[in-house]
Amino acid sequence: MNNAANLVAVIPAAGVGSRMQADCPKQYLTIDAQPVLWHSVMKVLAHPQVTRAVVAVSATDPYIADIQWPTDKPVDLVHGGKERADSVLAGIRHAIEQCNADWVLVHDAARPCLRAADLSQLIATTLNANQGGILAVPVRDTMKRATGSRQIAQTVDRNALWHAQTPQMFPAVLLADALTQALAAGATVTDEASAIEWLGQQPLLVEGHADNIKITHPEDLALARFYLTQELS
Ligand SMILES: Nc1ccn([C@@H]2O[C@H](COP(=O)(O)OP(=O)(O)OP(=O)(O)O)[C@@H](O)[C@H]2O)c(=O)n1
Ligand SMILES: C[C@](O)(CO)[C@H](O)COP(=O)(O)O
Repeated sequence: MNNAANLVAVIPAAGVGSRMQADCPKQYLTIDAQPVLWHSVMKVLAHPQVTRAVVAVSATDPYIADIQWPTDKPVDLVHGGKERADSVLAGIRHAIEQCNADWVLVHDAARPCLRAADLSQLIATTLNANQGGILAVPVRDTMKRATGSRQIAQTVDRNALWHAQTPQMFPAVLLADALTQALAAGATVTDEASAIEWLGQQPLLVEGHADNIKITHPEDLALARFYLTQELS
């Protein structure tokens, strides 16, 4: 049991949100008069075992300074990088070197609908197992692999397929080393677990809920607003 672990949240928030087609990066679009980023940060800081947050923002971000954080927990800022993985690694290095983090909980700024119960389940499961893991949901649709001309090449067995979400939680130094090595090797790293898998390890899957959406396309904002009004626990 690692309940004394120093667990630090790392929030990648340095993206431009190109798929959202909005007039500002999607993490700064507002829900209930607060930025999407604000909701995501406050959701993870609400857990008593999360000691602080490290938010990775663009070096030219003109918005972050205006955000007020209604918490006694520190919210540190670092500069993100070209890709999401670069931003995450910058945050983890700060969490280790400046915050003495033992574990890091990486959560997309674009996922404001995280349920408190799912966050608690992820933290408890990974600390009890002393093994990293991710929130995920099983695939519910029939899955198709496409040809280059958008025709169906084949149906893919969905029985073992899951949608990876965030938070993704790992020992801090392990994840920093995995990301550093995987990126240096030119591996494709679209989430933290894929860097750990690159090392040959098999992170835990902790079942969450499909409403923990990543705001990505224009239609996602209205859905996120709806979910947040439901006050899902
Ligand atoms: N260089 C980057 C790219 C993305 N992110 C963050 O990673 C999360 C998930 O990435 P994604 O949904 O792809 O965000 P964007 O890259 O901004 O979106 P797009 O691909 O549509 O531009 C977001 O909170 C985003 O701000 C980041 O911190 N640094
Ligand atoms: C980390 C993630 O949210 C897990 O599904 C996803 O990989 C992020 O992908 P993106 O293209 O950077 O949004």
